[in-house]
Amino acid sequence: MPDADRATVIRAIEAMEKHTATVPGYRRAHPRGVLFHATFTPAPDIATLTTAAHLAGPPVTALVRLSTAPGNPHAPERKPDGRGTTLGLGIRFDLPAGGHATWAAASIPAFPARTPKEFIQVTKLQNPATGKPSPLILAHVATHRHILPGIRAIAGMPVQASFATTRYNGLHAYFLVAPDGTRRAFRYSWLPDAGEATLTDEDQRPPHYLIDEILQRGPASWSLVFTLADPGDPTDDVTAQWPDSRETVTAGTLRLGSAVEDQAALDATVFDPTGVVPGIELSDDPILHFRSQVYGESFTRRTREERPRA
Ligand code: HEM
Repeated sequence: MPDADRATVIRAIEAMEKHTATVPGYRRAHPRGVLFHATFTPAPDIATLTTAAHLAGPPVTALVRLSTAPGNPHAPERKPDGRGTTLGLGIRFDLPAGGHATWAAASIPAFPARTPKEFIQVTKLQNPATGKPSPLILAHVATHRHILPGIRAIAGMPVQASFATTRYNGLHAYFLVAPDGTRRAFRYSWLPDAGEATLTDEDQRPPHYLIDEILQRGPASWSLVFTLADPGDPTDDVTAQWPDSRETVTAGTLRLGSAVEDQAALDATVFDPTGVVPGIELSDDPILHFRSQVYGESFTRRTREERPRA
């Protein structure tokens, strides 16, 4: 999969900066977040599907960053229209022999762009003042029907009760590589062991409650679930959902530990969704590869900038 050219990466970052109310010194998406120590315990049988060192052996430690997606880190967690915001779970697994594997998943079931060009188009249709798409999105969707599930998911996002009762989806296809070399396409999700829970209009919360809630909550855990593709299921299109009937396997359990003491350390970490290791391979999804490039540019910019004084 060839990388997108640098001009396209810059156009995407600049569209995010201009249209999603980003703030210097912060991530260009998911800028508000909290970092935890965590442990991932693989399910015993998963070693038959993949040789990945963090999935196929004993438990490993990890860092988990829970985040809210709006470009402005000060945006309220319940939007003015009463809807919720997209939440994220970034993870950096510690590999037994040293080094890391990274992934980042979000609370949406579908993404609203199939290519970098479509991502830039959709981003430019956002109104930074309201955080909502402009009415022109309707015309755009009419000619790009495949992005409708992603647009609907983001616009209709329920208000989550807690990071710990939210499901996060990796969305892209990857391949599991088994000990005998067999490859099988899959997508992953983090399913909350506490079940999913959302708030109603009557449930009052301050503008920012999610980080305080998870810090005070005590144990939180998710099951890592792989959805296995059938032959012919698209693996290069993040907007295309696979039928609900596809086989699923539980790959393990992620348990949050204590919050990381020096939260500033999280600024040095990039949860690159292409950070896989042997035993997992990347698909040809152009958005997956583009994310890696854009995250790198976001990192370069945010670590050079001063944050405005509060
Ligand atoms: C073209 C598509 C996308 C672009 C351009 C994009 C862009 C970005 C950028 C610039 C960041 C900040 C990176 C940093 O400064 O470290 C970010 C963070 C994040 N994105 Fe995306 N993103 C895209 C698609 C997605 C998708 C499909 C998902 C979910 C499957 C996702 C989930 C996340 C999460 C969870 C974070 C926060 C990671 C962390 O905690 O550091 N993004 N995104």
